[in-house]
Amino acid sequence: MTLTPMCPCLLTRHSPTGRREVLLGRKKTGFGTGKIVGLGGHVEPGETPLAATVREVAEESGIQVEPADLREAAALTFLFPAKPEWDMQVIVFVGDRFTGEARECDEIAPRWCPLDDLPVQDMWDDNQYWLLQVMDGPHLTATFEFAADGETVETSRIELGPTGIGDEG
Ligand SMILES: COc1nc(N)nc2c1ncn2[C@H]1C[C@H](O)[C@@H](COP(=O)(O)OP(=O)(O)OP(=O)(O)O)O1
Repeated sequence: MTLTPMCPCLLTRHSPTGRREVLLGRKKTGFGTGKIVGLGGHVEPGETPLAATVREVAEESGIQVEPADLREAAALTFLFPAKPEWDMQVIVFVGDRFTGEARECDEIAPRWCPLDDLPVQDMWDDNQYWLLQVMDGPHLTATFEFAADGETVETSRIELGPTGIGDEG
């Protein structure tokens, strides 16, 4: 099994009204076009997931973040039995210290989304199982297997995380 290494990043801030927001973005090209995803992308050969995250956030949004200001929040495996070439190993980083204002690029249109009103209809199905949990919770390790449609999570296994070992969904 070959897993493509990916590194989504979830930066958070508080809006002027005190609402907590996470920086996501609408994919404009390529895999998952139209979906709202975390900023990030492929980990290049020889690159650490942390270095890849810092690079991708800067490339996609112009935001600068220091490696020391990011925390690894989750290690997720996404499996697509009907499309194994989509299988990926995803290391999620979170942080709330950064500089700069998010700006759009060719690949993605960043947007701040309230954590209590996420655009779930436009996000990958797996997000409902882990995104909010990892914002402040302990590190999560999980595997999600997608149905033949390549869209719907068929099984989710939280292997290590706040709810303990072997939590099947
Ligand atoms: C398959 O399910 C996914 N779920 C979630 N939650 N997030 C995903 C999924 N697939 C991709 N992502 C994230 C990972 C990245 O942060 C973005 C973009 O991923 P993509 O595969 O489109 O990567 P590229 O933008 O093509 O990568 P490069 O910038 O390196 O070209 O979505």
